[in-house]
Amino acid sequence: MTAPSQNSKAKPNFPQIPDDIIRLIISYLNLTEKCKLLCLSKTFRQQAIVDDLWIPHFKYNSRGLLDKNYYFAISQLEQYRKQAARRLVMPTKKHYNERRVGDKTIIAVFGGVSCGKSTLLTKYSTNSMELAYENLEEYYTIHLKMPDDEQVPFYFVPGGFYRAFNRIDDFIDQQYSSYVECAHGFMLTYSVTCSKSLEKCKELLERIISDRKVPPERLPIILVGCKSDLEAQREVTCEEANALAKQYECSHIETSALTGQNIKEAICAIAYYSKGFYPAIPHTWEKLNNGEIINTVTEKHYIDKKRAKSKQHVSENKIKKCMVM
Ligand SMILES: Nc1nc2c(ncn2[C@@H]2O[C@H](COP(=O)(O)OP(=O)(O)OP(=O)(O)O)[C@@H](O)[C@H]2O)c(=O)[nH]1
Repeated sequence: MTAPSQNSKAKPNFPQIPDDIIRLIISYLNLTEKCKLLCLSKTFRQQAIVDDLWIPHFKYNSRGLLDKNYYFAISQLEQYRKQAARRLVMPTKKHYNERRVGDKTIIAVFGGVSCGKSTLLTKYSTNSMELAYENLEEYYTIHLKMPDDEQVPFYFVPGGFYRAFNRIDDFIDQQYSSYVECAHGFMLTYSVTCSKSLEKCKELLERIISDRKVPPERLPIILVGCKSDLEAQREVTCEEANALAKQYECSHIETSALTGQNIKEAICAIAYYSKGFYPAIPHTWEKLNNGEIINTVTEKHYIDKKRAKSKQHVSENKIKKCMVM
């Protein structure tokens, strides 16, 4: 075996450890340690989805139900996941001022239960709808090229209204208040098949705007309708969501992780907005009401807000009303 070089101060590269060795290491851990490890990295999570590693801990009771260890593990996982997520965004004064963690920018992805947050991010990251380990992602790191050619890493942090959190106050106060304080931009998701999920977005919009104490047009927020392929089950029309977006002066876009429709556009739109880039060609609400829709958004369609101002490309008023469809 070759000795590590002087330069090998880099972090250990887990993917280089053979899978069976990782599984062997995991098999020696007790239940709590396994849960903790799973929350550390996606590599461990992928390796840990093997029944043999867990069966020794769980037994069926006389009524055929899984014993309390199972529920213990579930609650542990949830707890560690939240802790990991909190560590990620817990703001220091500097972070708070810059709305950044390290050199990565946080986009909070909020929405009702099962409205499609994780699938949207997974689809963008892997071009697949399969979640690697369902509901265990703390964040998705996405590197994007900005319209000015700068490469920017973004943290997309999905946060749902978990079953235990019925009220928006519980959700914000107990779980994700640091995201609201810290996030550079917000992606508020709803499912077109669930009108309640749009109501949740409205609650969130009000809460975020009041907590951040800035006018809505200065907060990068995009309202994202998920599952647009499920036309037969549609409960929310595009016009309804447009109206809500217009009321709060944010953008709105409908997406489908199944067909891939507008996934890239939604990700890019909020990433660009959060860095101060707006669509170069203003598409006002009025134009959209006349049925004019942009289908593609590439970095070429965006320009720096300052440049837009100086070249009088877009009036401030129009920027406020810009919308991507
Ligand atoms: N047909 C269709 N199904 C989708 C789409 N997006 C998500 N789904 C399905 O909707 C279900 C919920 O998706 P998730 O991505 O887990 O939703 P979530 O909002 O992250 O869920 P929680 O984190 O549990 O709140 C899954 O079964 C997905 O396969 C979509 O665009 N089209």
